[in-house]
Amino acid sequence: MFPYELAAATGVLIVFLYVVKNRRRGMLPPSPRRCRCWLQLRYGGGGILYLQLGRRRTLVVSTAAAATDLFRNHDLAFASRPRSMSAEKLMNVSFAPYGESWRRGKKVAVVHLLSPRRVESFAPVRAAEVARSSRGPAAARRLGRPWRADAGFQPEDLLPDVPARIVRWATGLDKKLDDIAEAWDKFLSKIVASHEEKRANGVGDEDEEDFLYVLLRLRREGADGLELTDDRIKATVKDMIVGATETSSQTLEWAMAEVVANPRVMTKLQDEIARVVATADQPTIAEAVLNKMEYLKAVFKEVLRLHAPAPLLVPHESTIPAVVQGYEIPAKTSLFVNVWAIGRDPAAWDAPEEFRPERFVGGSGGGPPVDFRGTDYQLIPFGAGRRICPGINFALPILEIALAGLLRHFDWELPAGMSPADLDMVEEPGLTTPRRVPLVLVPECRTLAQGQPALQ
Ligand code: HEM
Repeated sequence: MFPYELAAATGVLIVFLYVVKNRRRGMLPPSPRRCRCWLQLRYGGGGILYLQLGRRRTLVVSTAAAATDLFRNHDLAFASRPRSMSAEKLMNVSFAPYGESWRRGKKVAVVHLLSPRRVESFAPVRAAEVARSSRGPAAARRLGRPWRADAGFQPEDLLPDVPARIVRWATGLDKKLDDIAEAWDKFLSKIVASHEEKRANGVGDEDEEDFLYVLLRLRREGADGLELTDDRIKATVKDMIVGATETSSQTLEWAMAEVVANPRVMTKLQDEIARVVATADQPTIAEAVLNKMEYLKAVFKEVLRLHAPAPLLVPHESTIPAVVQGYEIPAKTSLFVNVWAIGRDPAAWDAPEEFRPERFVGGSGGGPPVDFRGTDYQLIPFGAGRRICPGINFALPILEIALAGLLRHFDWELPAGMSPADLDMVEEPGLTTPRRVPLVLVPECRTLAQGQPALQ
């Protein structure tokens, strides 16, 4: 070939590769040039953005319309989780990739541990805990701040395997994770052993079983192919503890903050509680009456709209290519669903920045009110689709009975000299949303209807 022919062929090849590369790039969603805060990554083309985070292709969905397309049409494609060493060492169902092992683990959680019947059987435990916490004004004075578990990527997860291993080793992260895993293992092994011993002595009948008794019984009965090894049982219990604690405590803390920031809401809630809990001599509220507290339920929807504890859900990952909002998303793309932004999407909500539980009372246009169980995609603090949180029925009665108990027995005020306008309502930046400034409130004991003090 003559040199000029070679040059021409090379030129054509370069132009061809350039066009192909840019055509492919053009099919991906837009990417921001700079990104200061994840939660503010809101509205790209069609409500989706594309980021290259180290080796990870990452999609961020941040409008209700894009979330609807995603969960209605591509739930299966995005039902897996990206690999994360820390998650692998510490978790079971929550961070497992999509597949048989995850399916079995989730079945145990949904069918055996968190079914409505099982949750109902824990009612006496909830009542005792609420009574105990209401009696401790000291504890009520300062709503505590739980430990944090970042449910996302660690920086080294964004690196290829070998450098990631070196970083984990050099920063001591590997050792730290191993130490945490070992501490969990010791703690859980002890509890498993003591449960097995008590069971051997005939303690724990089926109606009073806690999670661990249920799992040990399923193992004895050889429940359908669940393969409940010791490790699996411990990992499942760990999943329940980690899934339930920080999410619930953060939601309760934000609920108290919003109620105190909006005294009108506190009065309305206290009126509802007084109306529904007619017998003032009952120290605790019976769970059966919670269903009559429509405003209380609306308050939690509004709290979770504005302060979902996992504002980007838990990262998902695609296993096959998918076309979302007209963009081609390759397999092995990580997905963050920005529920923080979706809860504030002006196309889905009137006055989205206002705390207004009334928006959930009755349905607009006569339809049922928007719910958060994974079918109304403008409100998905528990996620949606295959990966939806299995703990909704477990979390709600705890939250509702705790808030109702705290407001029934106390009026809550800000420390002297502070007004609601001074309350800092900003989240700490990160992948969970604790308050940037911990909440400090002053409880004032209330007098119930028949004149006796709420708590002796
Ligand atoms: C206010 C309370 C709670 C909130 C807001 C919440 C939220 C979430 C979210 C956002 C996810 C990830 C969904 C996704 O990936 O798309 C999740 C998953 C999960 N949650 Fe919850 N959660 C709460 C309480 C609980 C409780 C009480 C339990 C158990 C007792 C629990 C157990 C789990 C488990 C096991 C998963 C993993 C599901 C899977 O990967 O398939 N959660 N939760």
